[in-house]
Amino acid sequence: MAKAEIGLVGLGTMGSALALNIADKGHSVAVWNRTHSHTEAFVQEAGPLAERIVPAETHADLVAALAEPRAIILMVPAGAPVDEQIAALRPLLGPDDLIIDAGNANFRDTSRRATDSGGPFLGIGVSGGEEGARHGPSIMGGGERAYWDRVAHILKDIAADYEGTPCATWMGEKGAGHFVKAVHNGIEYADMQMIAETYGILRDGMGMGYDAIADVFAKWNDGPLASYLIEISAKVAAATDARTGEPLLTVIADSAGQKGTGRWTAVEAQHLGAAIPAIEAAVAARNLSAKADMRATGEELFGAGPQPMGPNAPSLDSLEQALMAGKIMCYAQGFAMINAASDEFGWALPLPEIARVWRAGCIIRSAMLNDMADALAEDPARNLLFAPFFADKVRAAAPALREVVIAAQAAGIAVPALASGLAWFDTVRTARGTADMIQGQRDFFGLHGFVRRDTGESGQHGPWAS
Ligand SMILES: NC(=O)C1=CN([C@@H]2O[C@H](COP(=O)(O)OP(=O)(O)OC[C@H]3O[C@@H](n4cnc5c(N)ncnc54)[C@H](OP(=O)(O)O)[C@@H]3O)[C@@H](O)[C@H]2O)C=CC1
Ligand SMILES: O=C(CO)[C@H](O)[C@H](O)COP(=O)(O)O
Repeated sequence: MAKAEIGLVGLGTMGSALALNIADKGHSVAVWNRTHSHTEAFVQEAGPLAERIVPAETHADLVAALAEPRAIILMVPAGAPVDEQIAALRPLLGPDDLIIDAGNANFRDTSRRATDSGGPFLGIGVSGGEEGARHGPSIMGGGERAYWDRVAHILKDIAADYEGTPCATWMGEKGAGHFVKAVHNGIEYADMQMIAETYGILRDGMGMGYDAIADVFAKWNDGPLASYLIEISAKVAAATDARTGEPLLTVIADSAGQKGTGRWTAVEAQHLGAAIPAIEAAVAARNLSAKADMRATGEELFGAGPQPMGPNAPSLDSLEQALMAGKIMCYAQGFAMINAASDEFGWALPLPEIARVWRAGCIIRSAMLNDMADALAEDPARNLLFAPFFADKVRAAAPALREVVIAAQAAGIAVPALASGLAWFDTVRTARGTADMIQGQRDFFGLHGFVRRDTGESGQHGPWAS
């Protein structure tokens, strides 16, 4: 066999699906995995695609199997495994050979590796889970443009297709691709949390059964909420546990896992001074969900939170509208954070292109993204909420969001992401806020000074200053 066009390290869920996708699109790929028996099993199960897959037992075998200049994709867990693979491969590679970290990495690590990993390096965010990786993910590239151009033909071949446009875009230098992927995941967290909160209202507040809840989500997926996450939520609610015959959701422990991308986004938002409260609420909700013992003790001490909503239950239409408003807010906060990072890091991140690259293949793909791309193309710096199309939508849906949040809170049903979305909305439409009190307090205890509203003078003090 001729030398392979590209290499891939890490044949787990994502790496094996990506390798099959690459081979399926007619490209030859050499693969290496830490546990070699997994490589052997992978090739055996690849069927006819195996003719374009070269298994490698050692790093040296992998490098020898590749055409020069080489390009090797890493699909291993973030952090030390990525550095270890770079350290193992670099001495075997030539100065032009490219390493591409396609896992979820902290963009600060990617920026560091772009300069100190000993050779050409790209960090690309890949979204779409196993199915996306196998048949067409959304790809957010970062690093030197020339390195991206070297592999873009393969990445565009394997990416999702949105009406003839491949969902694979170069975002900018260094960690730009992984930054955009992290914010994508932050939006994913917030959207998932809002859907879970709505499920809680349907289940605990309105006493609906799982099949009925599945039908509600399935119906919503035919309307403005149409999105991958609503679609799969209907399927999750409808699923049956093979062992007990009960609805699957009754046997899944209510403690959410997380691998770190949502947390990275929340931490980075603090560095940037970007307000992403719905995403932060979703990260906090996952943290609290994992504290099952604490929640059980709390229920014993204070009584169960959720109560039936009775006649105060919102209509299904109100819930749909509330979720739609919330979803717009998740994206609006995420795009605003991307915009802030673009300025801070000098990236010129292409906001309309980011909305376009998310239209297919990725976990947050949604019918709304096309309109978001249009709104961001009109004015990338304007918050999405203020784009006329979305302002009209939120103006119409905000009363439903308020009704739902009030009804949920009255019934003791925690809706932290929906409530934070509403609070964010109320905050950004309040020209005269309450931070005058904070400035007064800061000046009182620390002589920090304040700005006078009437004259614009800064460095002013209250009567406590002598
Ligand atoms: N699952 C998903 O939906 C998505 C995951 N990602 C990202 O893709 C990357 C891979 O995730 P995923 O495929 O789900 O993970 P898996 O756990 O399914 O697979 C992990 C892979 O990495 C290898 N690996 C683990 N630790 C090391 C190490 N220290 N050194 C070398 N190889 C190692 C494993 O090899 P071995 O067989 O020997 O254990 C395996 O091939 C992660 O960065 C993840 O965040 C990105 C988008 C979506
Ligand atoms: O990147 C992804 C989806 O876009 C991965 O599935 C990621 O693992 C999701 O994050 P978490 O594990 O924290 O829920």
